[in-house]
Amino acid sequence: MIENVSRETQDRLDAYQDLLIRWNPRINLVSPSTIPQLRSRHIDDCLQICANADPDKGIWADLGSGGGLPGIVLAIAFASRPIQFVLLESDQRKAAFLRSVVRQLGLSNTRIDNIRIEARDPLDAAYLSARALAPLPRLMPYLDRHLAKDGQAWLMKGEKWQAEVDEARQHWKFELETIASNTQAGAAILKISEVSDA
Ligand SMILES: C[S@@+](CC[C@H](N)C(=O)[O-])C[C@H]1O[C@@H](n2cnc3c(N)ncnc32)[C@H](O)[C@@H]1O
Repeated sequence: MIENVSRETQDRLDAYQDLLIRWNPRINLVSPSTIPQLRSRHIDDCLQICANADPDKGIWADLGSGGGLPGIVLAIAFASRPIQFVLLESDQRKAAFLRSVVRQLGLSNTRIDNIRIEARDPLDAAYLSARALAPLPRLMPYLDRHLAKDGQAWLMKGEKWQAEVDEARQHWKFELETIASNTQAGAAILKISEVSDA
């Protein structure tokens, strides 16, 4: 977790949480059964990336952002850094929610692109993230398309991550570091770089 978050960061995380709760019955941004544990299950889960990543400049692309996890959480946590967040989300209603969050929280570092990941011009992103989007073998072409040559991807994976890595390695070469999740037993954050065809 990031420690000693500023008052502004804490206020924005609280405001984001309130907006998720308000919009969720209409759009199903997160599973309704997880709403009582929104902070620990979703927001603290995403904040784990902040304890490990140290972004300095460039674009941070969040793929399949849905309700903004982890894209909005990272944009709040790294608001004082010169990073531009680009959140790709194909669902119109979710993109409308994300735009409303950006506006209401005053996140001038964040842009919402309502487009499919495959259709977006390559972003050449220095950093990339995805959570609950697809198994790693299906994410690899997205990394190939949008991650800069020297970029880092931060992928939040469930307990089957090792099998996904083994399968992805049949077609792709990449450097991998794993960080065990503090919020979900067996889950991990995969830090992937130097992606190329196997
Ligand atoms: C299961 S949700 C996960 C959302 C969020 N990352 C989270 O952890 O709660 C996957 C999201 O990705 C979006 N999505 C799926 N395929 C996509 C694609 N090819 N391009 C853009 N968005 C996509 C869906 O609309 C959905 O909002």
